Amino acid sequence: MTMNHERYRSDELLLVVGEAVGDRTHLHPSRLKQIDEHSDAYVERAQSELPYMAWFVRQFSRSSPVLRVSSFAVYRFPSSHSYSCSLSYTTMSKFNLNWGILATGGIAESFTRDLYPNPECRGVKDIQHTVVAAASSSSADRAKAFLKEVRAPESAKAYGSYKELVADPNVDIIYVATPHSHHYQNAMLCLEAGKNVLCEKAFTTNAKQTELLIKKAKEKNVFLMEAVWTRYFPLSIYVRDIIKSGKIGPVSRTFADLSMSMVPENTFDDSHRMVNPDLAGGALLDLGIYALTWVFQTLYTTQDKPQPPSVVSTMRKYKLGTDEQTSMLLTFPPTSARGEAHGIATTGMRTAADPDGKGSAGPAIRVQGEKGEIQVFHPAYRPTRTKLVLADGTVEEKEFPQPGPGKGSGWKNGFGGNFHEEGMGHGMFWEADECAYALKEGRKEGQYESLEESLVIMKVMDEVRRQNGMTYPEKIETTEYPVEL
Ligand SMILES: NC(=O)C1=CN([C@@H]2O[C@H](COP(=O)(O)OP(=O)(O)OC[C@H]3O[C@@H](n4cnc5c(N)ncnc54)[C@H](OP(=O)(O)O)[C@@H]3O)[C@@H](O)[C@H]2O)C=CC1
Ligand SMILES: O=C1OC[C@@H](O)[C@H](O)[C@H]1O
Repeated sequence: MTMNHERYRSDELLLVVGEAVGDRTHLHPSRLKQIDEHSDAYVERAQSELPYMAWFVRQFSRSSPVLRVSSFAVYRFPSSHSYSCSLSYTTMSKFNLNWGILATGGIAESFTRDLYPNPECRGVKDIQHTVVAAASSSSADRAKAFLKEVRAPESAKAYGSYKELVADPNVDIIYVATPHSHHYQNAMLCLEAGKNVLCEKAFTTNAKQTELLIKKAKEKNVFLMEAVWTRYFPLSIYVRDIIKSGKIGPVSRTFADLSMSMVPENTFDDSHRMVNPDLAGGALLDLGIYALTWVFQTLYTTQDKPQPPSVVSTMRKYKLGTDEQTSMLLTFPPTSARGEAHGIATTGMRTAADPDGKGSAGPAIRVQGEKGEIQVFHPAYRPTRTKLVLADGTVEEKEFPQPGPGKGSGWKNGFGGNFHEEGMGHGMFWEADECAYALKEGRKEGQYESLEESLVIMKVMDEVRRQNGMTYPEKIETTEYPVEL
């Protein structure tokens, strides 16, 4: 906390006071009172209006959040046509989270770029992110080039091994952005070193590995979260709130699809992480997890006492034995808020949820209740549009553009070389903010997807693979640690 004393004297102040008025007329200069008949100064003391004063101070000083205003006075000097303001207030210093980035691939770049804009551009005033280090498994030079590319501070350290990164005492939390096959070994390395961890989806190759990561995080008393970024979007919060409000009635079915027509043999060589069994490739773990995310966050997360679902599934395999298309039917037991519910989660690399890229094929996600439905449009991992359709005729469309520093900022982000328009965020900062808030508040897991829920989803994916005979090599499914991959 910081104690501030400020004194302003200018014509500008009048403007600010005028702007600050709105419905808060107590601040209007016309209500300034003369404090001393013999003096030329008029004053409004406003200790009794402290919340408004705090608001005013924020507008005027653009400081970090104001905890308390202890005194505030506006003086008017008619003879000199000037105003002055004196105030004392206490601000909360921003909570800073020091990030270490483990791996330098596509998503590591998108995520780290998203740490760059000031969180205030998305209305987040009390936390900030700093990139203090990155590590590449190949070389320190690669890590250095990466840090430059993502506009990390000059002081950020570049390491040529993950072991060096986890030993850096400056790093508060590590973002693990390697292929699925490596998550267990890499996240365990971080946890063993006592680091907090945000680990990319899918958490691990199987539920047993996830279970052991959770156990280790508890043992070390550190934070652990699966980086299912979509969960932390304002859009997802809105959809979950619609469900909880009862607006669409008790929900009994969710359809969710994340399919992207990539024609794998034309797009990926056999070593690519999307198809390669050695890197735990396939549609299910990479894309299907988003379809499952929508099924779960609408039928499971929203319930007071959710029960794990049962699942039946079918899978079409790619020539390398990984899945290129998977369809899952989940049955969720009744809860206090609704009866049995069904989730239909589909994923694939040869069909598209949004073939023309304009949404003409309709929503990718439909959450259906007795009174109507809430729809979410493709892509399931980064949706920006919803539509509420009720039986009473209500149709409400909403847009959720990802905020950022805006046009003219010279900053861009995106994924896989596809950049959004200048100044628009990718949206990975929401999960980063969640990590900061969790650590600030002493929480050890994310609030919109508990570790227990991540584990249930991993168990569903295990079962789907079991039903369809899809296995990965033992060296990446093992729970042994450490294993050199
Ligand atoms: N949230 C999202 O929107 C997205 C999430 N993801 C997830 O992020 C993870 C990584 O995906 P993505 O960034 O696309 O993958 P990339 O292949 O682009 O990057 C993976 C990085 O991991 C490191 N790595 C370490 N060992 C290996 C290895 N044996 N083979 C390949 N790479 C290795 C490399 O960095 P280095 O050697 O420099 O350390 C490499 O650049 C996956 O879990 C994926 O599901 C992916 C895309 C989008
Ligand atoms: O998480 C993801 O979202 C975007 C996809 O293109 C990518 O393959 C996947 O990993």
